[in-house]
Amino acid sequence: MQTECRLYPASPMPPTELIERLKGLASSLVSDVFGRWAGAPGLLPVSGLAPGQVIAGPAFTVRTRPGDNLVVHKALDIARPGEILVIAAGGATDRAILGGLMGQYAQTKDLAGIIVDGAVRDRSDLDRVSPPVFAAGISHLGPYKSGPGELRCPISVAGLTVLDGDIIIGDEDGIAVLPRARGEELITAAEAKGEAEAAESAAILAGNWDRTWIDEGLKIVNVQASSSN
Ligand SMILES: O=C([O-])CC(=O)C(=O)O
Ligand SMILES: [Mg+2]
Repeated sequence: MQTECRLYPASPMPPTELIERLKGLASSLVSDVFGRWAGAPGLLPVSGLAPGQVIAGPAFTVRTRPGDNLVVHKALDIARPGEILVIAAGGATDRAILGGLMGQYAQTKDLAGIIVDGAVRDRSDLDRVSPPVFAAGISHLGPYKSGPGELRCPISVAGLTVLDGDIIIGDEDGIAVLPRARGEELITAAEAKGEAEAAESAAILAGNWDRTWIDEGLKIVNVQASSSN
């Protein structure tokens, strides 16, 4: 029996230059310049991310029935090199959505990463043969393959709306998402924030990091030691 897989049009790929600039940044810088509000908390790297590695690319959005991966297989077949599969699986962590074989296939498709609001399995295999994977959990229980689902549709992962083609950055701190129409603006702002943080780091080394703003924001109340006990 066939189930429905709604397929929406693919978004244009962003300029390679923009993605390369993003790889020089960090998810924290991007979310800082986007109101500290750009992330999907709880989706953390579970495999394949080297220390200090940053992944970036446009989202290929997938919505699947929790615990089922039929439409995820379809997404792998039609994904374009450089895309990041972002899979809304209802946040259910009792059953894996993908594992080592699908991760290996994703690598042959040159995907930049895989993000699952759900669980994955075969962690060692994913570590060896897959693009970096971010997930909400791990489970050895395997997925059903019945559908239904949607591809390249608006999705919600860990409470965050993601549209197909939105620009993703992922690193050891998790993921942040930039609306595709604001990529250039937000990346430029994040680069400036990165330079400001580098200057602060140099000031820490030089012993002259500005601390004045702390006491400007605090009224210190000195508490006397109690004599009652
Ligand atoms: O069985 C599945 O569909 C998921 C899996 O373990 C793999 O991709 O290796
Ligand atoms: Mg497996």
